Amino acid sequence: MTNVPTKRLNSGADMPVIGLGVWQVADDVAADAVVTAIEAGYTSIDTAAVYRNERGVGEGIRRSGAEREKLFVTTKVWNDSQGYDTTLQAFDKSLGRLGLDYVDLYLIHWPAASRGLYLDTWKALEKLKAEGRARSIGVSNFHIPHLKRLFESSDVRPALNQIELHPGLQQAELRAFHAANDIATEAWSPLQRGAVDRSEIVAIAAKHGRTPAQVILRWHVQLGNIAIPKSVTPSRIRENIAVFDFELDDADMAAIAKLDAGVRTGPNPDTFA
Ligand SMILES: NC(=O)C1=CN([C@@H]2O[C@H](COP(=O)(O)OP(=O)(O)OC[C@H]3O[C@@H](n4cnc5c(N)ncnc54)[C@H](OP(=O)(O)O)[C@@H]3O)[C@@H](O)[C@H]2O)C=CC1
Ligand SMILES: O=C1CO[C@H](CO)[C@@H](O)[C@@H]1O
Repeated sequence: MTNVPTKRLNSGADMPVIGLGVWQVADDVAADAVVTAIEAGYTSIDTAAVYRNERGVGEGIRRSGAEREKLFVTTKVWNDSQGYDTTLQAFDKSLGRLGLDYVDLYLIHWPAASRGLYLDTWKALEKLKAEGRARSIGVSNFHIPHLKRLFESSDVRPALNQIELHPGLQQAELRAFHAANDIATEAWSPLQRGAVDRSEIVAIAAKHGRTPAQVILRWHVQLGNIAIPKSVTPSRIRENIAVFDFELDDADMAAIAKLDAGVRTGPNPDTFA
């Protein structure tokens, strides 16, 4: 069983640097994947109201027999629930589906700036944090101007920003802004949705006797990112956290840096509503 190192968030919480993502996974499959992951050593699970599998995640947590305090559960408020009261209601529903009495991290899923509600939504997250029902609060898919507006309206900084980040979209400017403002960077689609077979990555993997996915996840870890690879395949779930017993050298890191193409696989946060 692998022990996953943690990163200290500005909330004081320690978050595992690798967790399990479960987007596009149905309830029953999510429950099995969560059990497999926890048995392998994962303690962090990333879901969202819009994934429609919070029930399955909760079921997997209970079936695993893991102590609640040892786990780190993240969920997110979806765009159509943004607003102060509606976010509080959405949070209660998420907790109910998960069957938990708190989450470790609650995120605003997208700024959805055209709705004009993310500052009100943040106020609701602040209340949930003050009540201890969301131990840490953060955002997802925020760009620098969205973060700056948040800073102007609130003293509570997001613990992290969960953004699309992989070798094809390395987000140097946003990562530097996070680092300067004590906000952790969390990578979604850390494996570029399974596109792990670039020849450059394959060559580095062969050099270390590892898989391409392990090389990419190790790259995230060495950059200081938190990553949430999704897999429903038990062998891959195990493979994706077995990345703490080898190291990429400077030449490997430089070769991966060259793969940055600035290309998104998902929507643009400036326009997605
Ligand atoms: N905040 C946001 O807006 C977003 C958040 N997310 C979060 O990030 C998580 C991860 O992102 P996601 O888009 O799912 O993509 P990932 O980059 O995690 O890639 C997942 C794909 O890679 C495959 N895969 C997993 N491990 C391996 C491996 N070791 N070798 C080869 N292939 C592998 C999976 O297949 P298989 O399952 O069949 O093994 C799946 O097809 C999501 O599940 C979700 O929790 C994702 C998108 C947006
Ligand atoms: O996390 C995510 C995955 O599912 C959503 C709906 O398709 C995405 O937009 C979102 O960012």
